[in-house]
Amino acid sequence: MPGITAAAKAEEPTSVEQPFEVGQPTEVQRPSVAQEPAAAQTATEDVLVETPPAEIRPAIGDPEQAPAAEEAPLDDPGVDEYAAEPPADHEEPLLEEPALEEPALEEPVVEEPLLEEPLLEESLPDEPDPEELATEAAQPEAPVEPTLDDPVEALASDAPPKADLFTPPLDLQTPPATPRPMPKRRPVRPEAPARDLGDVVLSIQGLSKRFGETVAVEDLDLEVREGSFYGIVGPNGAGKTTTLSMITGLLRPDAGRVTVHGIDVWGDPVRAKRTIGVLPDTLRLFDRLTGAQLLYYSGTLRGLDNETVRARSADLVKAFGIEDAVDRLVTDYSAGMTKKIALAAAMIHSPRLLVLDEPFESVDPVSAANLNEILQKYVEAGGTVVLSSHGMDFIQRVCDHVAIIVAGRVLSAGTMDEVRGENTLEERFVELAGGRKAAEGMEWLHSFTD
Ligand SMILES: Nc1ncnc2c1ncn2[C@@H]1O[C@H](COP(=O)(O)OP(=O)(O)OP(=O)(O)O)[C@@H](O)[C@H]1O
Repeated sequence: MPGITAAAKAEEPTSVEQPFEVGQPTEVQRPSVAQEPAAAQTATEDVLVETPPAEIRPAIGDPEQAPAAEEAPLDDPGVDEYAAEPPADHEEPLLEEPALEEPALEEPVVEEPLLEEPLLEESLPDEPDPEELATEAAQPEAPVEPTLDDPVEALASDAPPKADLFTPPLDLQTPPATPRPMPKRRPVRPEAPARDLGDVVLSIQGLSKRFGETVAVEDLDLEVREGSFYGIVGPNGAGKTTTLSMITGLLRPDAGRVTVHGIDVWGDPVRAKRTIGVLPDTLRLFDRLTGAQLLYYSGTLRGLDNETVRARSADLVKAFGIEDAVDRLVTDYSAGMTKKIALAAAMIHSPRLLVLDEPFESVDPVSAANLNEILQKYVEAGGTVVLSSHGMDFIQRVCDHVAIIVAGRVLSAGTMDEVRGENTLEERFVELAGGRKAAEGMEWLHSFTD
């Protein structure tokens, strides 16, 4: 994924010019694309703006307490500071979506390894315990949960334990009464259960994108069906982010066609984007808003009414465990918290398709388990998830479909079993991607010159 660029930084809003006033119809000044330096503008395409609602209020928190956005020191550097010229082959993502799809600030790239969710992994026994099976057989079956049409409603109303919905899995909290030896860690776990999939939700045909001499994506085809939990994996620079950006209308392809729910993303981008929730690779958010304000802004821009936004915001904030942070400015959030609020904002309008670029990066293991549970329930309720990740073990565990992209092309795609065959996904990935190198010629690293 591209790192921070000078041109992208220039997109950062210099201020929230019209601070929120509780109860007063208020206008939020969108960061002006016109503030970009000329060099960046050459690579930025048409800007489509959905008219934001006139009245923007904070979604959560005590209205008596003035939103922090208006009191915070506006210490953003000026635009000129970022006006350095980008490389000639550099292209900025399109700024066509409100809020999330037109974010303002690139988050520093965090080089943390992806979370493998070791807790969940370890919680599965290696072999069935005969005693345990006998006990389980004697117990009544758990009631079948109803399937809800609206994925976010499903998250919000998954009774009985609404309060428990995002509680970490039992084995994370409650140790078994009788200590048993730790199960052996297995490299392979059973994949997510096969589901009956619906119609094609996302269709990609002949998608191509070059940046100067660099071919990022080349003649890429992919089909994703409703109810899939679809993982996209590939080595660094394989074209995952470029592909996801083109799917979601953030980056215009050089060639090819993308349809979401039958709507041409580049023919009718506004309508197509309404059905998509996006977590972009670099979290450029309106970070001079508090978390609550950001959610409110995202929800109202998507046409939700006040009451719905507030109710969903409360559910999402609780689900992601950011209650304590919700009245603070997003710019003060940690990387993981920023990812959570961005995910929440991507989900608030209950889209039928979630496209998430490395959603688990920077997220702690318990939060990752919670997020996984949220996504699994969303998919069970009929939503579709397409996500990229470098965590092979994680992808193998949670996704029912996977595509391996190398050098801008799909080398293998299908159900998890079809793609990995007799191997683990990681083995199959290494086989297709290659690139393993013996650590030769690095002896100087062991010389410890100090
Ligand atoms: N805005 C840009 N300008 C110029 N080149 C770009 C730009 N974005 C991506 N590229 C190039 O396109 C290729 C694909 O990049 P992309 O970010 O899609 O890879 P990726 O699979 O997401 O990588 P990673 O796993 O490291 O995040 C890379 O060679 C990258 O350098």
